[in-house]
Amino acid sequence: MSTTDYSVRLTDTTLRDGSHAMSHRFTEEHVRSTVRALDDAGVQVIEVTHGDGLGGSSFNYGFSLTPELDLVRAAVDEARQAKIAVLMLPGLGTIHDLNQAREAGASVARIATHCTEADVSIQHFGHARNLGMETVGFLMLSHRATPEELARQARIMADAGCQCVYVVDSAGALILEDVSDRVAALVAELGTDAQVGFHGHQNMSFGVANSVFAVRAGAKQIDGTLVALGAGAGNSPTEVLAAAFDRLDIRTGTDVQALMAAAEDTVKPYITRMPVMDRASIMQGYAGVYSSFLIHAERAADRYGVPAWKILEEVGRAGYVGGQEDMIIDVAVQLVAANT
Ligand SMILES: CC[C@H](O)CC(=O)C(=O)O
Ligand SMILES: [Mn+2]
Repeated sequence: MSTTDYSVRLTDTTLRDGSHAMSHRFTEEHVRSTVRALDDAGVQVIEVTHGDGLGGSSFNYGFSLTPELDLVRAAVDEARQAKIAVLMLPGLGTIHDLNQAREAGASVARIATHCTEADVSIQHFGHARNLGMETVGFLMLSHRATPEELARQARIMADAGCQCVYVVDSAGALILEDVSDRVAALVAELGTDAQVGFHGHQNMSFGVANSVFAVRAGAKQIDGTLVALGAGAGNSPTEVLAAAFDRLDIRTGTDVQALMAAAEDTVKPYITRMPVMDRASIMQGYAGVYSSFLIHAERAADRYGVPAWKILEEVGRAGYVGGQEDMIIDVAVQLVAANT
């Protein structure tokens, strides 16, 4: 028995972050079987959206096989107790998209911004609350801001109506105290005004350990995906989070065995590309590159004949952020020019 009493809510984002790894090819049946398994296992929040959020289905980010609102409707139809969440990046998705997601039955709005640009989310939080939705804020690429700066950004979100602000390790670049320092700064700033959450990636294999550090620093909501299906080397695996948390007396209210079965029997069979820690994805963590850039870098690597890890190393050096996917091509072209 631990001396501190911890309990956290797990949010599973297999059907959103996993969309990157699936090249946005989820079918309604994938969604139904995954929601059923997660819901039966007691996961309370399940995120379903294009990998880049509402409105992400596009030439730039990759078209969805199935319209995302159909996937949201299927998820809502299957869930007996879980809330269905949608992600949106202001500018990519619009208030209109949020309205439609709400009509489709989504009840949690997760609004994501670059970690120093929380102000672009203000009207979206207000709107989501007016729609009666629970709200979560995503401070992406959190390694790019100090704990103090991140706390200031979290305050902007909380004042706008956000009920839980996440430290989002989009690049899988944070290591242990990097996470707990940031989470603790947000907890100190927000007090009882909003909860704090953590979303990890596995690029340097710290997703689960970082989540434990987050919980011990006061995080109340933790993200994961089954089989780690997600951008880059994938996310903190939900089934491992549940098992490790159970061993550490961190209560999640989930059935560990059922989550292991969901990963093995429901999700693994449909994965078209297993998340791996290879040279390219490790480089993403090491150089601090947005995990969803991996697929774009691999495509540029094929097209221009330069290694993906090298492109990503340069992207990290240049400091590009989400929305600058087109610069990946530019970097590849420059690498080719430098080698000829
Ligand atoms: C495009 C949104 C992004 O994938 C959100 C996220 O999961 C992250 O930043 O890690
Ligand atoms: Mn992610």
